[in-house]
Amino acid sequence: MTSSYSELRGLYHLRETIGSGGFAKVKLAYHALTGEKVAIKIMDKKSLGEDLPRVKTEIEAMKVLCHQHICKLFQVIETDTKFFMVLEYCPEGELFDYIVSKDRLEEDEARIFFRQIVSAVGYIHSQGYAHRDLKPENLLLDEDQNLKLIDFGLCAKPKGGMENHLYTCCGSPAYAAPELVSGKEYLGSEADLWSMGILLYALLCGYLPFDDEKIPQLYRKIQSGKYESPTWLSEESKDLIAMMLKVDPKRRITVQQLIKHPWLTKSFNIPVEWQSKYKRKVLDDDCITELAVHYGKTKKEMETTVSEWKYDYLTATYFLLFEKKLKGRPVRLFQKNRSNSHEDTPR
Ligand SMILES: Cn1cc(Br)cc1C(=O)Nc1[nH]nc2c1CN(C(=O)N[C@H](CN1CCCC1)c1ccccc1)C21CC1
Repeated sequence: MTSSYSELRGLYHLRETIGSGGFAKVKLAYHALTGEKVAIKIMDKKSLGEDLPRVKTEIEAMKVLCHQHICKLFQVIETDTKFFMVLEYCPEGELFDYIVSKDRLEEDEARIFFRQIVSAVGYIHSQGYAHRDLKPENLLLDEDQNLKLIDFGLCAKPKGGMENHLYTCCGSPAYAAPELVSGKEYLGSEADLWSMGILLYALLCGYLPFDDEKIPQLYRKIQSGKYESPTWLSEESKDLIAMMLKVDPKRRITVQQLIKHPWLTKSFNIPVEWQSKYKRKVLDDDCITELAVHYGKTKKEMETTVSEWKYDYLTATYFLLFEKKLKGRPVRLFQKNRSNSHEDTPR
């Protein structure tokens, strides 16, 4: 029985639940005006309890972070009992399941994915954030097999910039940096680099470098920094992993050095770019025109309203119309009172 949320009626057509975690569930839905698929993350405030601030952290971070390898936030709806986050739908699921299905990835495929991860993390750090929960379960595949980073509930924006230390021990143990599991103060960027080293190892090997069902033993292995390198790893990949899994965070490779490492540039011959391909300052003229016609406003009025980026239904409609354009679909909204089974007749 699909529970009907009155806040979404007429705006989104809800479909099945595609994910459920502790205090949240994710449902597939269709955005009514564009017909585009979205994923709506629904969180109940009561069951969130003391985790409520994490949701606010995630919402604020995802409003700022706009990048081709970060799952896009389209709209936020808050009621007195619930949060709804309308997010980009990734139809191919988690990278975790993809690795498991292939046992482990060949270097060429791992390189394509890892360059996208480095691009997303380099961008996040450039915006003053650290993700702090990087793992294959938090990387989704879109319909073009591109990666999208999700779950910013544990991310941090250190006050006064990325040079300031963090203290909260968080994230998934197997991906957590030694300084983090030792309870020392740490830099978010250095901890993210370690997690990316674990991620690269998981991509190339299909299992984790440090693993133990007992947490204290797992922590000791992480702090020792000793792990096996299977025979199939190339010298360059072993070298890169070793530079990312340095126990001493000051000796660990930085993201600036990482984007130029030979293993990453091999066959691409260009460093990883982490600049965002989205320009929020520049509004797309076709989308603004279609919105202005639909809402009976002038283009100028429409540009002014869209530029407020309120993450309301208009923000979602603009972003989704733009996504339609990027996918080569008609930049058209469904008319309110006409059946849309056929393509819209040109006005
Ligand atoms: C699993 N799956 C299989 C197919 Br096919 C599509 C999907 C799928 O989930 N697609 C998808 N698109 N967009 C999203 C998702 C899942 N998803 C998620 O945000 N998924 C996360 C998954 N986390 C990873 C570790 C713990 C939970 C989630 C968070 C809270 C509750 C449930 C799920 C979003 C909204 C961003």
